[in-house]
Amino acid sequence: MTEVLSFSGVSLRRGDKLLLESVDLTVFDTDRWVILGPNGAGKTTLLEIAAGRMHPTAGEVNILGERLGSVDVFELRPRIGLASASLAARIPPHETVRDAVVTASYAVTGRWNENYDDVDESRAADLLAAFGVAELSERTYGTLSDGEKKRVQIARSLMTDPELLLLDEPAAGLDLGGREELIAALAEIMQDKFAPVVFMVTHHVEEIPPGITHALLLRDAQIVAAGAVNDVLTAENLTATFGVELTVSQEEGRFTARAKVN
Ligand SMILES: Nc1ncnc2c1ncn2[C@@H]1O[C@H](COP(=O)(O)OP(=O)(O)OP(=O)(O)O)[C@@H](O)[C@H]1O
Repeated sequence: MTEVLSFSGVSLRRGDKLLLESVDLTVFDTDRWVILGPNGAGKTTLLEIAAGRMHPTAGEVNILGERLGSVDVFELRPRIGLASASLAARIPPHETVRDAVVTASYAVTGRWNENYDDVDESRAADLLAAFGVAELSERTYGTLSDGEKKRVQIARSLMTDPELLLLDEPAAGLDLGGREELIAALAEIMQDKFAPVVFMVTHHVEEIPPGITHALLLRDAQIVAAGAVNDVLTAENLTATFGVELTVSQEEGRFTARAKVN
């Protein structure tokens, strides 16, 4: 097993507010993680640090064997696939879907004068096909539905064949059919032994794809529990994380949680 990501005593402060507090975490190359927690818990902050896009105010972060703070993040970024709302917001609405994906080769949003090889163009086409949106290649990104945009964002995040794949709420805004198709696509990625290490944020246990091996629960900037998914996703831990008494069940690798009825 090789260490892919490690956080040691990581805190991030903005003014008086602690966005993350003393987070310790080690992720190995065989792991697929899900991060759950209520609104404002610090999930996106954790992901942005893992992407090398935010720096902690205390502690040490190692990403793909490089120490954050002493590595050139522009060299690191192509090794990391990221799909998040903040990155999606930077894709120009007039950009074609094909260009929205292929520009990930240079870790840019908005095609300018870069030269892309045929191999880049064909990888972008293959990824769009894999996520069922090949027929949208020539459409402008701004004209897509939320679900179509999500698929394009995930195709983009895989463009550089990353070693680490970070997904922030990939199923948010999708209808039930779209959510289930996305979960199936993610489950397929995770079962591939050449797949990148996945680190995904979600609000709902129902959105956890089969194949996730580890879970991290975050509340008020701190870890409530982290470790093997079946040990962490218990009614007790989820209740402590969300502040509502919950029951949890699991069937065929999928989780369901709901409020406990007394
Ligand atoms: N620059 C900032 N200054 C002060 N507070 C901030 C700043 N940026 C984020 N926060 C706060 O830090 C907390 C953690 O934010 P973060 O986006 O990481 O949470 P999250 O768990 O992803 O939430 P959500 O589920 O709502 O997306 C939130 O309360 C947010 O308002």
